[in-house]
Amino acid sequence: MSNEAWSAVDEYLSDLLVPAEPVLTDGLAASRAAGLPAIEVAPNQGKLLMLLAQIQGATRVLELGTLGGYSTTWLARGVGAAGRVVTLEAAPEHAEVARQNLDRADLADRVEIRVGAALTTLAAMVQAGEPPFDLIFIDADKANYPQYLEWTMRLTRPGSVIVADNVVRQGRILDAASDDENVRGARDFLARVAAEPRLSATTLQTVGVKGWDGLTIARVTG
Ligand SMILES: C[S@@+](CC[C@H](N)C(=O)[O-])C[C@H]1O[C@@H](n2cnc3c(N)ncnc32)[C@H](O)[C@@H]1O
Repeated sequence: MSNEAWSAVDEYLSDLLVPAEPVLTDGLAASRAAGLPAIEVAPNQGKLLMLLAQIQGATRVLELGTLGGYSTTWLARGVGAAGRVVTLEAAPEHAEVARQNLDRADLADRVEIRVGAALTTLAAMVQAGEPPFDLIFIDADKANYPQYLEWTMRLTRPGSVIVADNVVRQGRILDAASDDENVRGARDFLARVAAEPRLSATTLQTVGVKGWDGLTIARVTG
């Protein structure tokens, strides 16, 4: 099946099950107007994040990579009014747009944006004894995914769920000799997930409006 056909089905399913909402489309428009790249998760993936948070009964969610707060919005919906999302973002200008978008969605009180390089913030969180998170979504720079796995594991408990986006790289993860740091990051991340005895994981390929990629979902077992 061609990519166009996959995308058409993706759009059909999104229109059916995740119909456009002004609060979300306005947020995306504000992100574009502010010059942020269009690299958010697709609507059906955003809703998947919300559903995973709800299925997990998550009240504490950690996100790596905020951008304009699109996936953050879905996660904040997922944790409910009493829940909290901590989201890490390196670019202050992205964090500012995200703040405005979360305000527009009336979700700002559930979300804390911590600005800075995620590796530095994660180390500080571990050092400070941050309580474990129920769900962690990794979606920042791909080259650091292996390190993100190591640090976020230290912020989990048995039963926590870790989700990581963009781990298939248009199929380029098959190239063991790749010199692309994003491919190398994804390959190393997947190898570590596979080798980690405290994780039970799978990876689903995603093909649609955002192109060919994949999502790892892992549960901390011990
Ligand atoms: C793919 S975008 C996140 C998309 C967002 N999760 C969504 O779906 O709406 C990646 C974000 O990670 C941020 N980022 C890149 N490197 C980072 C780092 N070292 N630490 C924290 N954030 C980083 C980028 O500035 C960008 O906003």
